[in-house]
Amino acid sequence: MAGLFNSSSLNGGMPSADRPSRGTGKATVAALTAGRPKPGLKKVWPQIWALVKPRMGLLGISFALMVVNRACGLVLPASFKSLIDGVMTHHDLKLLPKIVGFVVGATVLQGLTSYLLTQLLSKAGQRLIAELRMQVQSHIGRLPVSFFDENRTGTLVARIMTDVEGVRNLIGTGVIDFFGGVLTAIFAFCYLISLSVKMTALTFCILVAFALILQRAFNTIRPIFRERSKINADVTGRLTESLGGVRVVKGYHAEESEARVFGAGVGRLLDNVLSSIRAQSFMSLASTTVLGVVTALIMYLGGHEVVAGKLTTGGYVTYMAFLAFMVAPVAQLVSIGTQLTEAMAGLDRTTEILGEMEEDGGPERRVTLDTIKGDVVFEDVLFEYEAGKPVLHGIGFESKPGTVTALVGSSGSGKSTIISLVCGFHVATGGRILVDGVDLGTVRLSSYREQLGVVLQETFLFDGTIRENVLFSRPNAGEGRLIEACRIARVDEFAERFPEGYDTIVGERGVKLSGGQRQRISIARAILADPRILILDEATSSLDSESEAMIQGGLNHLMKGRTTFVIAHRLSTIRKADQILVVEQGNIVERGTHESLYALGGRYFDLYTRQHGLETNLFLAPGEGDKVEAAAG
Ligand SMILES: Nc1ncnc2c1ncn2[C@@H]1O[C@H](COP(=O)(O)OP(=O)(O)OP(=O)(O)O)[C@@H](O)[C@H]1O
Repeated sequence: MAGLFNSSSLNGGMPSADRPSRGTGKATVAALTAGRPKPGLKKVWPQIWALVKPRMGLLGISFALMVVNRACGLVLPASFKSLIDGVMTHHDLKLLPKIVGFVVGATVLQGLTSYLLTQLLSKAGQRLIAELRMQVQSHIGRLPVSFFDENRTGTLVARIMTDVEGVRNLIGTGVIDFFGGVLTAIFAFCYLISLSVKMTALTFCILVAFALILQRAFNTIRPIFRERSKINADVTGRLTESLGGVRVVKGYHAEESEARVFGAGVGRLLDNVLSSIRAQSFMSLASTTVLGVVTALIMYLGGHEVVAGKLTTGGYVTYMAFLAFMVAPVAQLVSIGTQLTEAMAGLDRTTEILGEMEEDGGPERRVTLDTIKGDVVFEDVLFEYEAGKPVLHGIGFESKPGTVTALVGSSGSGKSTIISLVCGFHVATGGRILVDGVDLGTVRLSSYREQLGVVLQETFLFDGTIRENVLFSRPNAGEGRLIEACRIARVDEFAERFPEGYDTIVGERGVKLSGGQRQRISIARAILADPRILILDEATSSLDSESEAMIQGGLNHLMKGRTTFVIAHRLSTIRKADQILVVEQGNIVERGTHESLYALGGRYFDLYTRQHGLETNLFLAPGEGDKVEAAAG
């Protein structure tokens, strides 16, 4: 079933390293992010505003706290003048307690406001990250299968977990620090002007020149940051796949080539980081130099002014202290600017994903299905994954409620694609698919999928208990129904032998189950779901006859009374099927029951006789038979 469940939607995000990646003409996240115009403030402003608006109160309070905080921070340097000129030069000791009182009061207030700011903003920033992560994850979960066909699991994980992190700087301390820095610089500038117009004007000119250099440096560094997140997602994506597909990697002894691919990715990441470090260290060199030059100049000019009696010693010391307050924020803008750049780039990608249309998002999907009977009709259905490359050419059939439709045919003939259309994973390019007479293209898929059950040959188990894995399809089902489903699917036989029973942990962290046992869990899951339409992908691998018999029993019970579509490999299933559709190159070339098709002596007869001598119970399409032949030989 190459094309049907190669998405993360039903296999729970399982990476599949051996899966061929095929284009569907849909946008990938990489394509979404690559080559797009850089996310300027104007572009992401609506998203920023959407985040900021509900938090205006919080930001207002934080802003007020920040003003108090910065003003308090200036009390200490401002006190130098009175301390030196008043107390030390004119020996006015009455001033001293006042000065000390002010300084202590201001420092305590500064500490308190700093504490409150961090508490308020850092927590709000983290809450925002959590909210956004949940929003992006649930949105991605509702995107169509074609999106998952085109986007690697690891890349999407990076989108959900990493990209949203940057926004902390928008709501968190980043923005407030930015305004705080600007405000302090303004405070300091006004005070410095009052002390010496000449020296301040000179400093100001140097700082403006420095700001222009910084701006250029930012222009260099911004694309590096954007690129980094893309490389990161690529490397994580490939790593997730190669770890998930470790059996394939080892099976083909591809450890070294995987290591090379990873090494190349890490190398790109390193190059990127090194270039940003180069730019950052240049900026830090530039800011230190500017600070040094300005200080030296002021020292020189200030010294002359003091000697000429135009400036007191206290005024001079205060000037030097305030100077740092004016220069430091400009240098600080370097790191804040970087943070904000990252935040905007992340927000831009997050917004892009949130802008992808959900499966049920289209206005045409307005019909909510009640419980269906399960009558499925294909009317001249055409389908193409990529424009201009048709895969199905006018498929027509009806599956009546409660019947079994078996699809057989060569590999790549289109069986999985037909099933994928039954599931509503893709939309027919032409013709109609009717469920109980309603065009599936108009149905809200959530109401339809509730009535759909799937049992795949590769059973996916979550890392959790047997109970949780069975209840996955109906989390609220009672214990009685759970036990009943497990009994029918013969899960009880092995589950009850574990000391923890149904609470035994299976999956990566827990007990490793056999293929047959996993399939029995998946059958129990489907029995519990009680679907009206059942999709079955029969295992081609031969299970031992005991497991085979157990699984067959469960499947027979499961199929009873449901419209079943099966990509059939077992003769027992095919013989029982109400109709067999023989699919070749996107067309139904024969249809009927086993007896009628066998008697016809056509394609079905060929497929049947070709493998009859090879296996007694497996009905294999050409290509698959070779495997058995080789193994048998
Ligand atoms: N996501 C996809 N994007 C592009 N082409 C696809 C996609 N999935 C399947 N195809 C193509 O559509 C055709 C039918 O594939 P499909 O998976 O339906 O065949 P199948 O009969 O189920 O094969 P198999 O028995 O090997 O699983 C093939 O040519 C395949 O390459």
